Amino acid sequence: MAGPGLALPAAPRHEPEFGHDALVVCDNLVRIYQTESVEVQALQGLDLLIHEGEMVAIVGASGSGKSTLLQVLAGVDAPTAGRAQVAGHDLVDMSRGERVRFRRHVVGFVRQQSARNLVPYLTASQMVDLPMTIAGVARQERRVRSGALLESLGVAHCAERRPEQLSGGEQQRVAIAVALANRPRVLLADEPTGELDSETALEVFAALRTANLDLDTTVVVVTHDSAVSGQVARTVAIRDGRTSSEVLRSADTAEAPGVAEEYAVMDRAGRVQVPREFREALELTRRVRIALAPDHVEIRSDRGHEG
Ligand SMILES: Nc1ncnc2c1ncn2[C@@H]1O[C@H](COP(=O)(O)OP(=O)(O)OP(=O)(O)O)[C@@H](O)[C@H]1O
Repeated sequence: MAGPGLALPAAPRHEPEFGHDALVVCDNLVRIYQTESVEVQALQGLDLLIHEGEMVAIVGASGSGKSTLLQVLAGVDAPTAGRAQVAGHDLVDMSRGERVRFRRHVVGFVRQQSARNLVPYLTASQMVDLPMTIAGVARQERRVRSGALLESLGVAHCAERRPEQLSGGEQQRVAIAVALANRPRVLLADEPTGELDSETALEVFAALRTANLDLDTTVVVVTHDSAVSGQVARTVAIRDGRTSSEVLRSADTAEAPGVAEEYAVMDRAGRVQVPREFREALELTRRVRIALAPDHVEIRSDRGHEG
């Protein structure tokens, strides 16, 4: 398959394990839901690596598997097959006790419906205090941490208010503070701006950014909101339970706005999904010719050799 005269580099003898330097590793992840009559493959061999310090948006059509992925990474749901790791914790082989510790210390989770993130009869500062109390953090430290968190997320004025006394955006920012109380390595947010108007959504997004940049938390946010996905450096699209494409954005500079570039994702077996419009434009069907050029790979139609 190589073009003439091109020498292929020798494969390294000992390749490091896939994702050895990543904070979040999904390797051929599969999650099958079995209901009475049907089997739903929510994740169908998903590969994804996220490195420490990243802020990543996950997008995709309804039913593509985004929430399932987040539930697996949160340690709420167990994968059917494949490998899932967060900060070195193996989510496939985890005892009940380890799962409880993992959910308490390693990940923070924010849901779409703010009411489900909060306790109706507690004030914001009591809610932020609660996970720390359960984790055995000393009272003085709890007080300092809770005050600092509410302050940095812009909701210090809400400290003594209960959820019903907060706006939707304030509720979600308090929910982010609660999720960050035990200083998790990863903050997972599932459509955190889904119920908010666009202006309030931006405030919540700013709080996620604060968690990422100022509080050194890696952030993974599932969103339908293009205002959110349009502002992160990396957006991963999921289609049919697999990662299908990524958009990487360079940061804005004083001279020029950042540039967004879309990439197809190649899995570990070398499979790439060729976009449908490319396939249709060149009538690429079941069999294609593939050749190595000096700096790219060519895919050509096999017209004339159908069979
Ligand atoms: N507990 C469950 N039992 C059975 N099927 C499920 C369950 N949870 C999810 N599914 C199915 O798995 C697939 C993926 O669902 P998932 O909620 O992960 O998608 P999603 O991309 O988050 O969708 P949305 O954007 O609508 O929230 C869907 O077909 C869904 O119906």
